[in-house]
Amino acid sequence: MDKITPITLAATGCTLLVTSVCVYKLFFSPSSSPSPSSTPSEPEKEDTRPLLNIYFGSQTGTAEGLCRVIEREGKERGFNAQVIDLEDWDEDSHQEFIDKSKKAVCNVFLMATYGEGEPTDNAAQFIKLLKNEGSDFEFPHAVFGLGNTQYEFYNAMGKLVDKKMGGEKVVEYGEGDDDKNLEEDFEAWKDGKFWEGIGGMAGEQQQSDAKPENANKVIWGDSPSSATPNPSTKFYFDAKPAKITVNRELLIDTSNGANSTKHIEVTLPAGAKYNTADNAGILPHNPAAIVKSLINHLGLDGTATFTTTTAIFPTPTTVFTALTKYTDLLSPPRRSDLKLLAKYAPPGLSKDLLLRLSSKEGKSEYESKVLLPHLGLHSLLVSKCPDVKLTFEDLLNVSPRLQPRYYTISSSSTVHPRSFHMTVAVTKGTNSSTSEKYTGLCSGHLSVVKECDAFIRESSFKLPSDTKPIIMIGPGTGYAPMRALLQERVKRGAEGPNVLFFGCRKSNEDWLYKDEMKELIDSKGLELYTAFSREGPTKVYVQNVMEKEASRVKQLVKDGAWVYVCGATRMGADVVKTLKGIVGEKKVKEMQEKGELIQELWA
Ligand SMILES: Cc1cc2nc3c(=O)[nH]c(=O)nc-3n(C[C@H](O)[C@H](O)[C@H](O)COP(=O)(O)O)c2cc1C
Repeated sequence: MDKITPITLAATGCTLLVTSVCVYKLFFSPSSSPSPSSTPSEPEKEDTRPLLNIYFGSQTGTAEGLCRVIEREGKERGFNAQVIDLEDWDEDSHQEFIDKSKKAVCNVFLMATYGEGEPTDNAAQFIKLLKNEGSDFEFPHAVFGLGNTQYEFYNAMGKLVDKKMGGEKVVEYGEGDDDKNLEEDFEAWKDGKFWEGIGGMAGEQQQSDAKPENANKVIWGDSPSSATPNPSTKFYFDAKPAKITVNRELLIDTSNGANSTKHIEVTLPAGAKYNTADNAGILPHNPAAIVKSLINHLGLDGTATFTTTTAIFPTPTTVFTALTKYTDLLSPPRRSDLKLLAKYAPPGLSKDLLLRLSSKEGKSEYESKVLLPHLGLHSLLVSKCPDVKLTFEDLLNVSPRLQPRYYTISSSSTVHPRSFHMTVAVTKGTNSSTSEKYTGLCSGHLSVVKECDAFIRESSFKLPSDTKPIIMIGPGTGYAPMRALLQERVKRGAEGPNVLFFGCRKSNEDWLYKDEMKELIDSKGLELYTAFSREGPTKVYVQNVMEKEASRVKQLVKDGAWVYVCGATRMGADVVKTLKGIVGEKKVKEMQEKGELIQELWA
């Protein structure tokens, strides 16, 4: 292994402290897959296999999960494959990462795009360095971008890394579209271009049916963990219990089949602060019945306490807590996860099914049996493949981590310094494939609990000076940040006009915060334009009303208005198109560049 020895460290003198931290992170961080056989007192054997570094920029774990697939297959093909979190690549560790990357036969970058064409949180430092120090990045590489065509800046980060990176392009750039089938795009790139491009650099692929060595070990007992928190699951360590003090229905009438939208007020966890319209990250919990049934099925002791060798979540904790808070038991596993699970199945029907579902030929069966019925790991293990035998340690190593859900805070921190508000649409529906009723994991959890695990994340919402107008386009729960901005503007006594385009189905059905809006119109001069899509003979949306009010919008933009858009990506695209039609494409581009057009959209 290309290790920095203690002698090298001593020689670096004054940078010892910083260097040793970086060395720890580079070689012993959970994501860098240290050799499981090594112990600190034993000198490590030199790893002679060709080094394959696999870096990820990931927000919700997809890129990280796909890196693990390359890692597993890379090891089978004789590479020293190591997954590395880009969070670790910062100014202090830059030179070490450059050196490490130069030693590899290939450096693979799996880059997701977030915000409006921005990097994921864990890749922000790396992207900054790449933009500033482009010339340092001279090493063999391959880039795959993860994005969604519903966003204006499709795969901006994948494209940027591919463009800026110097050195040999071992494999042509590839990208995946989450609006269609990202895993399929990835597999086509991996099995085609990628392994074709670098496969020859190692020996023949050793297809093995053996269970992989668990990278993360479970240590039973309640001794405190000494491992550094894993950067890619930092949110588990940041989240703190927070009391829910208000939880009330916002919909006026739910008799027409409308679901439920809740106004939720949460006391800020001790020591936490937020800025107006920041994001609240909430950790959902798996329902207790699901957790208990898996514990029974696998014959585990839910009360047993343990620590892990790599700190993927806070420990010591119990088996029950780990399966409730940190393990995704309900999302459909990826095909690559099924292939991995097959290694734990004895020969027979379950193994055959898992191998078939994970194969190229089994694609449509995977769609109909896993994706459409939304078959999670829990149902797969308990009902479909009951003979797959996993120990608790195996389960932790094969299951994806439960991801936080983000809500734009609908309160001003100046008006409510000790609490934050959320506007939560409770997802409910019937599974078209199984006819079973379901409720969204996080929204369902929030709508019933008295306490939640929460943390704060910065958002892109900022206000201009008080004299400037603001135009807010926020239909449905997209009104959340606008409510926060309005509270802040009113508190400040901002004299610039506050103009809101709000939309919903019917004025007497799902007009959120109707009374509050009316009060803002009456006493605080809010200029409100509404679009009720199901009230007239034709459907009317916010962009149609903007078009109707084009001269007002034009004047406001001329007066220096900042524009805010929040809601679904399709609505966002229509609004930006309408805005371009009103003030011109050049002006919209200029506003985007100056940060005067702020969008927070979800697909
Ligand atoms: C809030 C949000 C913003 C996003 N912005 C973009 C974007 O600007 N461009 C893009 O191509 N994809 C965008 N995406 C899609 C993600 O990049 C895509 O779903 C990716 O697979 C996520 O990978 P990850 O799970 O590793 O973070 C966005 C997704 C979300 C939830």
